[in-house]
Amino acid sequence: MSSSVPLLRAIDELSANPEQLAAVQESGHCVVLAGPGSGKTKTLTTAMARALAEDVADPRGVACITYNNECAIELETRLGRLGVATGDRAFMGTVHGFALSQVIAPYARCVPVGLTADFRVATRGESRAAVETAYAIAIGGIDDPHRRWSFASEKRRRDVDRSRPEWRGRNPGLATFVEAYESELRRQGLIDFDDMPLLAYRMIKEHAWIRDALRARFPVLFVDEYQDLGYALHELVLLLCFGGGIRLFAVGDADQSIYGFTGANPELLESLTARRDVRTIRLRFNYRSGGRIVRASLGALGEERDYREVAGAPEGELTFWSVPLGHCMQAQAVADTVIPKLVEKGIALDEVAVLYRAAYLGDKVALALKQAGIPFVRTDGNAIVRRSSRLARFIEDCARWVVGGWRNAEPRFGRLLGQALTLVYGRHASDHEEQRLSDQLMGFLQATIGFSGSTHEWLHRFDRELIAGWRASARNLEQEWDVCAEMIGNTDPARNLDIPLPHFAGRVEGTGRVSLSTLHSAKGREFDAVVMYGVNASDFPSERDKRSATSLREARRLFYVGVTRPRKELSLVFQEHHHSPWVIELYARSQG
Ligand SMILES: Nc1ncnc2c1ncn2[C@@H]1O[C@H](COP(=O)(O)OP(=O)(O)OP(=O)(O)O)[C@@H](O)[C@H]1O
Repeated sequence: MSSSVPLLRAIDELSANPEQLAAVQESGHCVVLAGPGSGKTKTLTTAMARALAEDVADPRGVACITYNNECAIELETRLGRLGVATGDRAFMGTVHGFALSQVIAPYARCVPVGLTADFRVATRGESRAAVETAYAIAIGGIDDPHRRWSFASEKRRRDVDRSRPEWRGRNPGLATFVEAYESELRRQGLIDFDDMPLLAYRMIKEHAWIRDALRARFPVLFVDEYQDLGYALHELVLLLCFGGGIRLFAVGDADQSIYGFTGANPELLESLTARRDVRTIRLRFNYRSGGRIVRASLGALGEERDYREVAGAPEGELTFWSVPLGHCMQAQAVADTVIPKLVEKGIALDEVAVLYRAAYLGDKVALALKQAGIPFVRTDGNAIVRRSSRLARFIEDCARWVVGGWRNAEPRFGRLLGQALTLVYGRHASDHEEQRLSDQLMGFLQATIGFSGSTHEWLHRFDRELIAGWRASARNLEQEWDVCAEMIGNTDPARNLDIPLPHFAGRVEGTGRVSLSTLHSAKGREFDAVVMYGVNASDFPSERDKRSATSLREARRLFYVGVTRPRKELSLVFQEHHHSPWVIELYARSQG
């Protein structure tokens, strides 16, 4: 086995930082704990590429679990730069994807877990109906079943191992409700999203041979963003790594834990560091941001940490924009003043991100930018392209190919075909299937080169000419074909949402696109300039955040995640005399 030139270069780059290098070379269980911009992801991808090149012999491979598909796609891109293509030797995906494709799909028919051979994933409507049926059977009464279900599903996510006394000992009524719900789903040959890691856990726990099979395939397990992954992943890690002989390499930052509402708990990450069989490595340098931004971020967090910028890094700029009125006027100021000022300073549009708390605020910024003629790409829940959807990203890539035409042929057709094969057939397709898919895809792309209609019309054709057939022949369990219909809805000309295809494809001559993102979706990303919009007293924290100490703490961490995204410029936009109290702390800390 030999290391590729890009990998050797990456290891060389890390060698000036002894902690990063030690992590990459570690051969036992290793947890890297570090703040924003400290190179956690860079260390993880380098360690993964090194393991594949030097420790793990072909055909064995490594698995990497991360929070969502968006993070998985980002990791794939970074690994691609290190010469590692994902495929049979490297699984990269969410804990749900891992559970479904690596445990349930291959082994469920060999063990009694109550799944039919043709089980499928329930739609939202089917899940809701099952909740109502289960409520009538297990609880009864006139309360709202869905309200009670929110408590039951929290218990379901938390008490992963049902053989422990807590399952029946704590809230037995909720346990019965969960069991009735699951039986109702199984009766219809269905599983839901939360079932995936739970079933995988049960299968691995009850059948040691499945654990052995996984170890044979993936002797090393990488976990990114550990603090956001919740109890099911943690229990799987305990079982596979500390009970099943798989080596663990995990990275995370408890200060960036922002998914408490899905069951994440930053203490799970910390509990790993207390183990004697785990080497904990802490990184201290922030390679991303200048000293002023690093200090400001500690004010944003409201706690002391010994993080430092690297020697010689430029200080970075902080600017505060106070606007007379609320969100709409603040959005206008972002479009008319803040972004043009950044451009004057020489920052490219595609290096600017506008961050906000919720997608409806993104609508206001999007409208203001549209009116100002500033191109943008959204990565929030109201975006045309759902960034966490592989299908949506594939469609966007096809649009880029079509708009670029033969001359650009970018992305390469081979890459598009690889994406399509994964979407339709999962990992394995026969030669005949590959040939047929290749013909269909090339036929469609060729036929729409130079397409003069709008994005909406092109998406309609995509849906009709490709998706309809693929939906019928697909073997991939994680199907998301409805995403294309969703994109058609998101470009509805009747609601003035349609845009020219080159805009959708990100091919607008001479300009990049500003990124519009919720704070949650901005996690793990970095930009030269970040504009935080709507930093008002009523938004940071909101009334809802103030309901409990835990939610207040999480809101503050969310603010911290936003403040730690820029390399050079952080701009905060808020209403005059109504700024968030955290802005004062941030400013005060940035000065000293
Ligand atoms: N040793 C290093 N030398 C130079 N640059 C580095 C080094 N380590 C990391 N970087 C750079 O620092 C930036 C942040 O790295 P990375 O995204 O891996 O950090 P992170 O810890 O995952 O951040 P976050 O938690 O904020 O998402 C990247 O641009 C990366 O290339």
